Amino acid sequence: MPVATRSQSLSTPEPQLKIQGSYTSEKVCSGLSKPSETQKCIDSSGDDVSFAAKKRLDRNGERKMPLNTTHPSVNLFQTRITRSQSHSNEKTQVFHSEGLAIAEAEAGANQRRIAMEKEELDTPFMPARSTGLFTPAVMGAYSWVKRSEAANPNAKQNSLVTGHEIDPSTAASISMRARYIQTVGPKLSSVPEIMAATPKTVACAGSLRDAKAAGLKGRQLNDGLEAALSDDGMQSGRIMVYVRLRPLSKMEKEAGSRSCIRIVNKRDVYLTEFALETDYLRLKRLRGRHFAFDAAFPENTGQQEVYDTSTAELIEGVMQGRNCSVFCYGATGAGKTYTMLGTMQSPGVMVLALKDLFFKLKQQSRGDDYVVKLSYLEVYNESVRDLLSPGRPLVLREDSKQGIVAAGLTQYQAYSADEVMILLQRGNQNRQTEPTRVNETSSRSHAILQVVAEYKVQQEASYVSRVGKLSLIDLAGSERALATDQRTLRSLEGANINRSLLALSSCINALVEGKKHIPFRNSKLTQLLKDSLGGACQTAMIANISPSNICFGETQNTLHWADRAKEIRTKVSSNEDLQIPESQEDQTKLLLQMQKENQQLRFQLANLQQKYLAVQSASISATPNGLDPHLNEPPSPAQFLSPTPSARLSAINSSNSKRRRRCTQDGSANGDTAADKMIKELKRRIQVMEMEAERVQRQTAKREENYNASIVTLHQEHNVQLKHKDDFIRKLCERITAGEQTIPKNKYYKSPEKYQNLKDEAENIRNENFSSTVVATSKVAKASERLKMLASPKVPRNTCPLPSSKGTLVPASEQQKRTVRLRRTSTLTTLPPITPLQRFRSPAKKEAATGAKKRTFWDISNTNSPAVLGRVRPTKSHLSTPSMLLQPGFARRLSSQA
Ligand SMILES: Nc1ncnc2c1ncn2[C@@H]1O[C@H](COP(=O)(O)OP(=O)(O)OP(=O)(O)O)[C@@H](O)[C@H]1O
Repeated sequence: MPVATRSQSLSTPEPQLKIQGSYTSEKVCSGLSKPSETQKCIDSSGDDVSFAAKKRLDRNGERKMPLNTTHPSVNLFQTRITRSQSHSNEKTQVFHSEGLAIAEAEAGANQRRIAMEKEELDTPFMPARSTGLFTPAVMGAYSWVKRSEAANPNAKQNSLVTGHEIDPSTAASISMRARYIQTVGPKLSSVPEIMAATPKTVACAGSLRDAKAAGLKGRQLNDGLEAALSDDGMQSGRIMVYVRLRPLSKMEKEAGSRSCIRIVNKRDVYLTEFALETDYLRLKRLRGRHFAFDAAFPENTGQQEVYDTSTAELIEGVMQGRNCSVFCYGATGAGKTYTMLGTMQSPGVMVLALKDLFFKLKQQSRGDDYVVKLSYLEVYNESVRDLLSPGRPLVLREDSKQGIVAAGLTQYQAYSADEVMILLQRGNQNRQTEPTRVNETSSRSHAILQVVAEYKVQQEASYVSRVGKLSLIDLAGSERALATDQRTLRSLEGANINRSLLALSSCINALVEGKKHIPFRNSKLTQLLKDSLGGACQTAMIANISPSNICFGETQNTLHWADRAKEIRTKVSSNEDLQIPESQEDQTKLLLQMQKENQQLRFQLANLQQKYLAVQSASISATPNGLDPHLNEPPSPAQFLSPTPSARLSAINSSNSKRRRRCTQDGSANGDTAADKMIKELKRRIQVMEMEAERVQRQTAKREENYNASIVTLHQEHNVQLKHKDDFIRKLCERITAGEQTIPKNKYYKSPEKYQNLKDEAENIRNENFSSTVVATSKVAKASERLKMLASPKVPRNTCPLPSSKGTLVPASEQQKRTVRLRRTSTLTTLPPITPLQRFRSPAKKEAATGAKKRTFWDISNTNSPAVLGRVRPTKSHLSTPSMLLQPGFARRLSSQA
């Protein structure tokens, strides 16, 4: 039996093994031989580990590697780790000491690489492509370059696409970076901890994403080119997005904050979150992101440079008659107002833009033939205010021509930049600014300066009038409640600001995702920005960020939304040019022509409206509404445009018959079920209508009852009044008769006053009675009239309503019978056969008809009053010698006798 003679201790990570048997230690250690089947391997603790040892020896033996040496891959990793560590340390040191120099060196290297890439693109591209060296991004960029060159051969060196001038070097740089990342990226990603150790490596990690971004960009560029090549008269462009970094403020420096932003190549923004050296947990979870924008301005960039890069191009747009807008976006205290307004020493974008605009207007327009209109408004706590003439909040209205407008906003005309500056200053004094803990002069509102330039430019022989609009927007900054640490009004302002900015971000999201509905109506701000974001407008966005690591969250947020906004597409179009002829005669001709055209268009519009109404009414009358949506389909417009009315009529008829036919066809096609459904629906409708009719009838009956009751009361009142009247007359007659009897005839001549008094009294009574009778009779007449009206429209021709019928319809003959019966039985409620009015008038009419002499009131009263005739016992004198007072013409006779 072989016995273990020696034991071999192996270097870590191998455990100490004792080989039992005749196997030599050298062979085992070198891994060139295997222990025999009979040998055992025992570790230092005495356990049998033969199986594991064998397996390991097998592996080493296959690879012919000595056991006591590290595996080459481990070695490789170890060297890499050491090298990377030393490299990163070195880099970190260099970065901290000579950050600027590195940035410059990088910039130089990049330029060189770009030049190389350009060469490469031009010559050995095809073989490289065939070896699969290039990513799809590179391919995309290359094809884009080529197509752009083909589209615009003259712009090979300078510009490619008309919408956005991106030169070949940019495209080349994208492709170069994509390729570089493709080869380097995988290696870097395998050691993420090392990568995260310095900003440089974070930048590399960001580059991985950049590769994707480059791919995306390639696609976008392709899209851009295609859109530019499509000849629809509109240039499709996207919002240009710029980022501006402000320097660390004194307060931030004192608080010991560090910069978490690095801008490379004036377009790449690297955001890194620094962990505290003692924060071991977070050391490994370092966050970082990379963004690429149209331009990024480091902290030392001047106002003029920001203006030249971002806004100067828009002024050119205004001079082409376009709508342009530029807005600043960012967290509170990030430098938006500084960028937009600036200071007296270094004026901002607004001031520089207006100066530039006036300069260009003077240069390009005909003489001084231009007008600049200016308005300035703010959105404070969701209400719109005029900053140039403060007053009541303004209402936003949507105008088909001008888009969203604030009704009642004052527009000032300015003829020089100085005038504009005065207005701007005035407006800023009215703007809401308050100190917060983050910013001493924090803007609490969104401010919008709108400049409309109307001018004429020469184009060949004639002058062209143009209107360009420029909107300069300074948004209020988003803020955390804790950051401003304000209560009451400040917190309310903050909440409103955040709400409107949230609405803005949801609009950006919807626009980027290409949704149909964009929620512009969610806030006043988004309503006002509707044109800038989604309309025919050339727009630039400047995202302001703070470098402080304290504001990491806000900065990340701003960069995220700015990055999203890059993908928004707008339609850039010129406002319609109007050619104005030179001579006055031609101008008058043009004016007349336009007036005529205008009139014709109005006429056409009126015609079309009329036709539309006709179609609507025809479709409503032809079909039961809502049963079939196809049935409301109007006839074709071509039919309606036919000149003859008969043709138009036939169009309507044919469309109606078509509908009917379709209705029947549908019924047969869908079988009985459709027909049943229709019948059920119709039955249901009929039921509803019957119920409605019943309800109306009940209402009518109730009203009739009420009116009848009121008529009866009126009759009673009237009868009482008549009775009073008769009593008075009777008394008067008695008194007169008594007077006649007591006073001899000749005494009349001696007491004319008494006679006159009596006469006046009689006259008064007459008047009183007359007016009361007239009022009463008119009331009765009105009531009967209303009753008639109430009853008549609901009644079929052969029926008429009966007051006591309680809503049921009775034939006319039956009605007449009932009325007669009622008259006979009831004395109080019976309607008089002749209405009081008729009663008052009828005798006179009868007299007039028979040619008799017209009677006086007294004659009528005596004739008609049953009280006088019935109740008063006629005296002798009354019968034989009628009273002289009652004799017509008595007064006349008296005076003639006198
Ligand atoms: N690029 C810059 N250079 C120098 N100072 C700057 C710069 N940007 C901003 N500042 C300073 O930072 C401070 C805050 O700037 P500003 O008021 O413009 O911030 P804001 O974004 O408008 O804030 P808010 O939204 O609260 O109004 C100001 O004192 C301003 O002078």
